[in-house]
Amino acid sequence: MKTFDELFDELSRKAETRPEGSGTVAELDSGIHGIGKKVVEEAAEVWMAAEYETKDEAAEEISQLLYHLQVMMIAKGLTLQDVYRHL
Ligand SMILES: N=c1c2ncn([C@@H]3O[C@H](COP(=O)(O)OP(=O)(O)OP(=O)(O)O)[C@@H](O)[C@H]3O)c2ncn1[C@@H]1O[C@H](COP(=O)(O)O)[C@@H](O)[C@H]1O
Repeated sequence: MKTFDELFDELSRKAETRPEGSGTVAELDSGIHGIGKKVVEEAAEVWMAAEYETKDEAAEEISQLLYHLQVMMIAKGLTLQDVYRHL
């Protein structure tokens, strides 16, 4: 189990070191357009899971949306602080 901040640190390192086989690197390489499609797709899955599935399935979809949002932040050059200051 990891926190939001810990995942962001891990993904930032992957973006820098670009290890072989990383899904994050592949997603970053798809660009803002490709990442945006994943964000929208996962957001819809969160909605559907919350409407029709169990709490655990909804939680899993939410975790995936948070992951894709973090990839978008990294692609756009945003830090956690850049986002937190708007909360
Ligand atoms: N937390 C996640 C995570 N959440 C979601 N995803 C990606 O989002 C996809 C989920 O999308 P879908 O619901 O569409 O599922 P799917 O249809 O099976 O997947 P696709 O065919 O769309 O790839 C997964 O297949 C992963 O590619 C994640 N990929 C990676 N992580 C974590 O990110 C870290 C770095 O991962 P790598 O870059 O792969 O090393 C590790 O800690 C991972 O656990």
